[in-house]
Amino acid sequence: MSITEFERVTVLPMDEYNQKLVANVHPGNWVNPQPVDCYDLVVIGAGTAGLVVAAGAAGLDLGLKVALIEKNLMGGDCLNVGCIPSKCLIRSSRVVGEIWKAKDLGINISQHIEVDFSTVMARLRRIRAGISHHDSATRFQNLGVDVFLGNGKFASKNTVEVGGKILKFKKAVIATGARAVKPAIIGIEEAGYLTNETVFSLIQKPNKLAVIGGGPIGCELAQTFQRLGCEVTLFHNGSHILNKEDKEAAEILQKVLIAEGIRLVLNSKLEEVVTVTEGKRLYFSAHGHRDSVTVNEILVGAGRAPNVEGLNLETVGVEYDKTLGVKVNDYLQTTNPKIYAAGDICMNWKFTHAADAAARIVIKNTLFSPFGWGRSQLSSLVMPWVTYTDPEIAHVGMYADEAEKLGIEITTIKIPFSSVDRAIADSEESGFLKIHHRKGSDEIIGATIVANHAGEMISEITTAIVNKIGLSKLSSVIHPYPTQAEAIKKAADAYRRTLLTPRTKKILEYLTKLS
Ligand SMILES: Cc1cc2nc3c(=O)[nH]c(=O)nc-3n(C[C@H](O)[C@H](O)[C@H](O)COP(=O)(O)OP(=O)(O)OC[C@H]3O[C@@H](n4cnc5c(N)ncnc54)[C@H](O)[C@@H]3O)c2cc1C
Ligand SMILES: NC(=O)c1ccc[n+]([C@@H]2O[C@H](COP(=O)([O-])OP(=O)(O)OC[C@H]3O[C@@H](n4cnc5c(N)ncnc54)[C@H](O)[C@@H]3O)[C@@H](O)[C@H]2O)c1
Repeated sequence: MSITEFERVTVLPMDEYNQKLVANVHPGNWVNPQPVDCYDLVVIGAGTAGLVVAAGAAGLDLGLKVALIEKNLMGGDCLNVGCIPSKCLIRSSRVVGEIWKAKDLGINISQHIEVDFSTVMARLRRIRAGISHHDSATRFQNLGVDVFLGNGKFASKNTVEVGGKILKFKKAVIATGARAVKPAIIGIEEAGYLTNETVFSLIQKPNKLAVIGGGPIGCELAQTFQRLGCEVTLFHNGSHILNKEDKEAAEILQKVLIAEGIRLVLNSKLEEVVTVTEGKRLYFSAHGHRDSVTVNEILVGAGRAPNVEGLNLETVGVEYDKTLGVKVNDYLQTTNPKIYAAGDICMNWKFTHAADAAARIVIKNTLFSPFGWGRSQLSSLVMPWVTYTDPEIAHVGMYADEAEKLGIEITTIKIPFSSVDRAIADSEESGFLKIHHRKGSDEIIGATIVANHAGEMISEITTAIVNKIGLSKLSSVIHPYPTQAEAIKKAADAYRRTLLTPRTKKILEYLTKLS
């Protein structure tokens, strides 16, 4: 192996935890294997999508030859700079949120609470390193996958090049993911900013933090850092945060963020960033006024750009768009029928579980659907998602306006958590459950839950939608009392009550008389 075959990677700070992480997911002493004559599958990118394709194909023990190429850290965004580190920080910050509520619950915290920021960050690094063996190069090698560290790019219609080696393929999968969009703000490059790739490397708390973007990344991390003791200003260019979500749900969270002390600047236009002695000064306008704020750090969470560059996609006839990513059909096939794509590189659903589900479709369609028989379709998936703020916002299926656009008539049942005993006992009454069902039928079309553990509750509704279980059947499912998930039963019961027509009421009255 030549020393130039792949670049060594470091993850700051290179303490014992990050050393362990790197040793698992980008070992510096890795020796790329000698390629076999022809691979059944060559996968570029070892994030969730690539790992699931490779493990799924090789793990079938059918003797399939699979190559997996990763230029940076195996595990991709989710393990290294996404779900896992963010959820570790959220866990610590939830303790602060609980302490803030303690007085209302009759608990006096007499001492000033102190966030030990460096310990919070060390915990993140320890946990991330601790689970990184799942995605390690050695584990995948042991599964029978040829793991190549290095930058992969198409060399011809049926070959990929990595570190000077040529891998011939029958089918290839592009799973190169996405990265943070660079904001077009004068002076921001010179001033410097954090993204999800660097924020989890912080070892010192930025006392004042500006967060750009009120999407899932911005909201989750703005609340987290505010709770961890930073003074956060959140800039969002829309009229309310989480503008892809149910508006009422987003409004509840918005009120919480403001109540917790975040300075929320809506309809903001960031004009310039200037480095001053005190830090980074952001000049902005909002609602017709110009203003500025000076912070120690800026965190950008303003959307994702697909990693389409440098893959030689033109050479292999794979069409793409720099904003939307690689163009795929419903079978996740690109414009080159031998090349497929999965995950953030090609999908609107930018979630780990979506990348995982897409990878399973790719395995089926590339390896087990000769002549296109029995291919799986992306559009057949029922996709839930959760924004892990406090309260969480979980959603599955359609929003009311989406249903309206498609001409689907719906009825919405809303159960406020102020009517759910467990939520009242928990003093967690501000959220709601909304279920949209087809008008005149019990078929569930979509649902949104706003609750502290909404993410744990949404799967019941996803299961119902996937298995075509309507509200009538859900109302016969016994939910333990008292749980917040009882809200789902309440919604189902509310639907059942709408079936009580004057005629059925008369029949019931008659039955009572006879009983
Ligand atoms: C801060 C944050 C929090 C998130 N939280 C959640 C969450 O709670 N729940 C959730 O479901 N989703 C969450 N997500 C989204 C989730 O991380 C992504 O949807 C998921 O990681 C996408 O997986 P992927 O395999 O498509 O891409 P990635 O994980 O981006 O993996 C792509 C891989 O390809 C590699 N690569 C790129 N180009 C090349 C090349 N030319 N050669 C070789 N390798 C290459 C990259 O280095 C990378 O490792 C979060 C994202 C962020 C940023
Ligand atoms: N819990 C989760 O599952 C989770 C958590 C984090 C991220 N993610 C995934 O990552 C993706 C990316 O998240 P994201 O929050 O970066 O993207 P996003 O596109 O969802 O939200 C970014 C927001 O920033 C706003 N914005 C853009 N430029 C701005 C500017 N200059 N000033 C102010 N506001 C600006 C946009 O209007 C947009 O609403 C999400 O779509 C999601 O799929 C998921």
